[in-house]
Amino acid sequence: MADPDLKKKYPDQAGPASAEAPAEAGGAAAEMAEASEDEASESDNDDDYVGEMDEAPPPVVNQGRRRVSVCAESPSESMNATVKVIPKNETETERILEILKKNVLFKHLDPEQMNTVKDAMALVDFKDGDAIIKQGDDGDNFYVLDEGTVHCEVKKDEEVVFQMDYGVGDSFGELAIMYNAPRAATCTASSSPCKLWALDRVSFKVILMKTTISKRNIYKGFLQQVPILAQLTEYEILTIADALQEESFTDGEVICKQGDTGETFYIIKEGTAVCSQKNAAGAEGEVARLENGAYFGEIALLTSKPRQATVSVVGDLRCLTLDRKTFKRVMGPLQDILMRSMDHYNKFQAANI
Ligand SMILES: Nc1ncnc2c1ncn2[C@@H]1O[C@@H]2COP(=O)(O)O[C@H]2[C@H]1O
Ligand SMILES: Nc1ncnc2c1ncn2[C@@H]1O[C@@H]2COP(=O)(O)O[C@H]2[C@H]1O
Repeated sequence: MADPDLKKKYPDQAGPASAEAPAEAGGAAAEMAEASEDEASESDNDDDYVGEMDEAPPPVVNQGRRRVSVCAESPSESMNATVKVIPKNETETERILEILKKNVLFKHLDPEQMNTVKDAMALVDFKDGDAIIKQGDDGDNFYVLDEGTVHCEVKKDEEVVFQMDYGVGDSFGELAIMYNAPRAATCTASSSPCKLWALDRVSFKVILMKTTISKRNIYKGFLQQVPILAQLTEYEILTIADALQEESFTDGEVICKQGDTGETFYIIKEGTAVCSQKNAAGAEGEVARLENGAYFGEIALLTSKPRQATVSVVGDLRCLTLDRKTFKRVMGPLQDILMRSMDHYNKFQAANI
């Protein structure tokens, strides 16, 4: 729980981040302080946690002690602020809405919120090599990529410790705004043209910050315990948290059926799932029993094969799910491990009949 005295000094978050927090390769986001994470991850839904949003863990940055941004607003100032309205023509409106509907941070907004974001966004144009964000700067805008590509790099002691590329529909620049911290990475246009929709910090805070921070805090602790995700950086874990959906199933329910096409990847949050397979002779038998932290549904998403097993529920089951497109994007770094693990699945053999 946050120290109230520290909250007075740092009104927008729980307290100053510890400069001594361990740094992992993977960037400044990987250095986030752990404060309030456990209680947050125990919360079951966003609403439970929204009241504690301003106690979210702030990041520690590479350049030294975290500082409050010169243009920081308190949460109450942000909530009272008026969101910008930048006029747009029909083509621009259609284009923004199309992109927002596919972006994990925006796609769950209701139509009114979606329109508010659309109104507040401004089109910015860059050329190959232009700096969009510089590590260490204050955060002004959050960006969604409309056309082209962007390269992102985190440096520590002059060395690149993390890099990735963004494509159309991806977004970046949320960390400095959410935590009033310096920019954690440098983002550079890597194509000409490179067109982005920029959402200013106040609009981002008013519309998106609460839900984004609470979702990240709810799922981060759990995801860090999931064995298959162990080697991801903290920032990669957070981007998975952004994209997750939660689904509940009841005893006996069939989640996916052998032979069907599959569009969803599942991580078990709580409960038990049983995988069974039919052999060539049509006999069916159990091949795996999966518990908390286990995953299933990856084969149909990684290969062009249909579901290789039927997965059904024993008791009540809660799963965290990713759709095909998001799975490919956020689980990309784990593709090789997932593929190799597929080779070790048991087969329901003819001898079992
Ligand atoms: N490993 C990473 N660590 C920190 N930021 C990252 C990382 N990878 C991508 N980013 C993005 O790069 C952005 C740089 O500006 P922000 O710190 O505001 O928000 C950051 C994230 O959106
Ligand atoms: N022995 C097994 N053979 C195939 N799939 C299995 C097995 N055990 C568990 N599974 C999971 O069951 C899932 C069914 O859907 P997929 O084929 O997409 O991915 C499969 C695996 O994640």
